[in-house]
Amino acid sequence: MAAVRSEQPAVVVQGVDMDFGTGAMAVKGASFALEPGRFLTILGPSGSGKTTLLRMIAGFQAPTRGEILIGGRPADAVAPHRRSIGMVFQKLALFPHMTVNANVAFPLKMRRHDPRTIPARVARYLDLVRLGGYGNRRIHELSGGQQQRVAIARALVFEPDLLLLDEPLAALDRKLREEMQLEFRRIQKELGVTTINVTHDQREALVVSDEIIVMDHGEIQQHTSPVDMYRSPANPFVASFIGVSSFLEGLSSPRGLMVNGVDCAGVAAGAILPGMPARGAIRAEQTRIGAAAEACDTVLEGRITDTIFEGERLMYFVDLPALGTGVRIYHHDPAEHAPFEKGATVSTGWNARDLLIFPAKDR
Ligand SMILES: Nc1ncnc2c1ncn2[C@@H]1O[C@H](COP(=O)(O)OP(=O)(O)OP(=O)(O)O)[C@@H](O)[C@H]1O
Repeated sequence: MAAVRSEQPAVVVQGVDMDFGTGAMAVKGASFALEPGRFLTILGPSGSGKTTLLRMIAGFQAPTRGEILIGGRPADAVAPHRRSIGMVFQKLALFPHMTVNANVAFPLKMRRHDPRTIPARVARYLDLVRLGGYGNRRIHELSGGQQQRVAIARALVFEPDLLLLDEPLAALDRKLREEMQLEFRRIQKELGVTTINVTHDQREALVVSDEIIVMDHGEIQQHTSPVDMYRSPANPFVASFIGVSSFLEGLSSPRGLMVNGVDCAGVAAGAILPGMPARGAIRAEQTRIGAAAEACDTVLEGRITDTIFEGERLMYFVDLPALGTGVRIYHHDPAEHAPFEKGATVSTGWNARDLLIFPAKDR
């Protein structure tokens, strides 16, 4: 019996809808399975249904339709306080006037662990989140990042089968958030706990996850690895949400995409026949400018309409009169190259493999 259970996915979501009766469904036909030990991030814009899906997995809300299994059992079959699920949310709900030790010990006391084993277990988990020695501090005596780590220790200390994270890093400043993303990854790998994380931060999703689900308007758009999500977006929505892409509208052609009478080199990214209305997506970092553009499969004359200095890179907005539209281009290493001035005429280009062509009906 135990052997059979260990081969089951940790989480199964099957045909799940959530209809709050407001007109648009919050979640529509969601289906996926997650294997034990994996780190999944659910990524999407505000209102896309991420939190609703996570709340159903936590068993806080029953789906209108469909089924959710945790370790092979329906999510709501187990009473909430008996579920083996650790959670960290943006609002931490730590007990502010209690010590760090007392906060982390709380779930163990609730679960009636032997009191003699609790201090050692608490100390082990504080070490794991690099807060060894902080046990006697009170929560309000800690920085935001330290409080976040107490919340992680408290969510993990009872060794749950599943860890659910709902934007736990959203309130932190950028530097601390990026540090904590790496911490999350380290701790999750060390413990091997199956984790589902919700965020609208695409960088976080790429950095921490084994797999990513992108949602829009309550529907799963794509479920794959970070590298595959970046390289092979399923539709223009995913291409625009992960990274910065420019879009070209036209008709598909044997070479790629006919835009305003110009045949642009590209590759089909969906089921598409020549002559069909199509939309090309090209990433800012794969579009070339100046001398680097000259050797590309498609080279066009462009005019710089705006430049934004972003520190480690420049973003150029370049108008392409031949296509009747413009593209955005990242230029890295700006200290190495003389930047192009606004109004300058520049060669602009890309290689065929970098212009992804989707049927125009895809969002
Ligand atoms: N209790 C509720 N009653 C009615 N509608 C709700 C309820 N909870 C969520 N919704 C609606 O369901 C949709 C999805 O909301 P949800 O909170 O899941 O989105 P989200 O992707 O987590 O967004 P955010 O990133 O802003 O938190 C939204 O349109 C929201 O207004």
